Amino acid sequence: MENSTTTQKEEIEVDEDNQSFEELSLDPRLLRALIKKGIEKPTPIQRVAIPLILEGKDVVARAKTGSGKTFAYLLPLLQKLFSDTGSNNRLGPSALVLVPTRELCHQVYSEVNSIIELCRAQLKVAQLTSTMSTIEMKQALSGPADILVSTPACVHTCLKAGALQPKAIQESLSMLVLDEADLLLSYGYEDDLRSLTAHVPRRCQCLLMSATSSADVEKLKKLILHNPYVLTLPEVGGTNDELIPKNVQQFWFGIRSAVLNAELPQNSRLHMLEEFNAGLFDYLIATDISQAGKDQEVSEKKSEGKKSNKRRKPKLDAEFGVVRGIDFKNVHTVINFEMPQSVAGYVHRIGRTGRAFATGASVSLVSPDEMEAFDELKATVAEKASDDTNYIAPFPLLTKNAVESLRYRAEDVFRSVTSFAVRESRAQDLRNEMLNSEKLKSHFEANPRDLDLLKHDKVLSKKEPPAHLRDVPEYLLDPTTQEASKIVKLARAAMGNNRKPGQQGLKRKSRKRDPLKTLSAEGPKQRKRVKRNNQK
Ligand SMILES: Nc1ncnc2c1ncn2[C@@H]1O[C@H](COP(=O)(O)OP(=O)(O)OP(=O)(O)O)[C@@H](O)[C@H]1O
Repeated sequence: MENSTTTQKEEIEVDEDNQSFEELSLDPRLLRALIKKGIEKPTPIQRVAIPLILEGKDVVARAKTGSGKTFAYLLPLLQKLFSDTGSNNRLGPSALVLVPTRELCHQVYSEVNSIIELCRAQLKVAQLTSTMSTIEMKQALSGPADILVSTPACVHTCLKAGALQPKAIQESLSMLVLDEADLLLSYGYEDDLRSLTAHVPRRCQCLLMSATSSADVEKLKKLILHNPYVLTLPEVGGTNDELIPKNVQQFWFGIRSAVLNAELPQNSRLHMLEEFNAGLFDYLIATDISQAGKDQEVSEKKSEGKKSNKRRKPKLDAEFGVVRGIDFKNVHTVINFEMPQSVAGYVHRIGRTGRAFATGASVSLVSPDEMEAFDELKATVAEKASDDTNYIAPFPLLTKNAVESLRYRAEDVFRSVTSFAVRESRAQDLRNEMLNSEKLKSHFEANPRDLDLLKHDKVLSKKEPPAHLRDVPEYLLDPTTQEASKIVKLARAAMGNNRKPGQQGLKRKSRKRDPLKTLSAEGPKQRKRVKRNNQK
């Protein structure tokens, strides 16, 4: 394989596909750590970037997602710190890695920590997160830390609060990394970055890692780097212009699903439920702990001490907010992704299935730290049982194979559900809600400017679910799961729900609504029609 890499200064050819980490002159401690991590040979971006960074050059590395950019800067960064350590009485960190989100901050921090431990190196790494108090930030920085991983906003907060002195940065900082640089500006960190760069000394080596090139990356490059080497790498198996490498097979298959969010207005939630009951989608993903429930829990916990010798009031169940009084129709299975916080919550949740004479099932995913509460729940349920039936049984279909084949997809999905994505999604839902609200209609008629402002408000980046995650292709399912899914379909047919996908709600389907993207509370006329559909 031959990769050509363009740089601002010269053209570099990477033509040795089987070059080893040893040939990149990495420290033996790092080589041993990589072996322990099962990492055998460098990726193309690592082959080019590591020697340049070791030479002390400023580097802009653009390579696609998953191409190994983190080790491309982390390995040479650590190697340089191995030789620097103890050489002066630093006041601040030697290296600063800036990332756009808290999740990434934690990921990079853990990666650095794990290599340091494997190398048994005397280096201290610290992370700053927005949830820390000034005292905690000072503690994290004390020592001082050799490597600091943070978002630009947290560094700015530290500078403002005096937890980090500009002088300490000027005197100590020898490496600055902007990871996921293509996102840093779009996440609104420009001012934070500017306030930091004013203190970054000219001798500091700066690295900018990015998955795409954009005007933002160019802007950052000009703001921070000095005459850098610009590396632009094609993905393995693809050309520079291809978005997706050839070694990725892509599938899509629509799963009709909707998200029921406890923080949405009541009428939106009810509308969702009507659509679910009318058979517009097969899966409903719901939260049921309302903020009110959480607040109540916190206030109860706070006052627990005072009440210790009184009989505690029965705990108001946090799950009631969404499920009480709401009739879900034709629910075959309730999956407890997280365990409810009380027996009553459990009973109410799984009571969404098996309505009237219908049969149903519930599957609870119990993590080790929920096990104690789960045992109590099992005991309570068994106590109330009228016969010896084992009410909560181990789930026979959850074989190791079935789980393993889905693990990577699940992790992929989990990574994309960042708190930022959730926040944006909620804001988008609420905006749509206002735009479609019957109650606000007259207000908007009287105040067209308000409507105009709302319509032209910042377009939020509510992303489509990635195509490759839309469905589980058959080849990923083990035979037991495939068999089980056939049985579920047969059972549904036997229970009278033999609706074929797309058969029900054809009229509404033509509206091309994607419940994950829009959430409109519609007028009474529309609602009635849904109800009639439902009664058929
Ligand atoms: N040389 C290598 N050999 C095998 N696996 C590697 C190698 N380098 C990195 N990895 C692994 O590849 C995965 C992706 O690496 P990394 O997160 O650094 O990619 P990235 O280019 O930063 O992607 P993104 O732009 O999405 O952040 C990680 O799990 C990492 O441990």
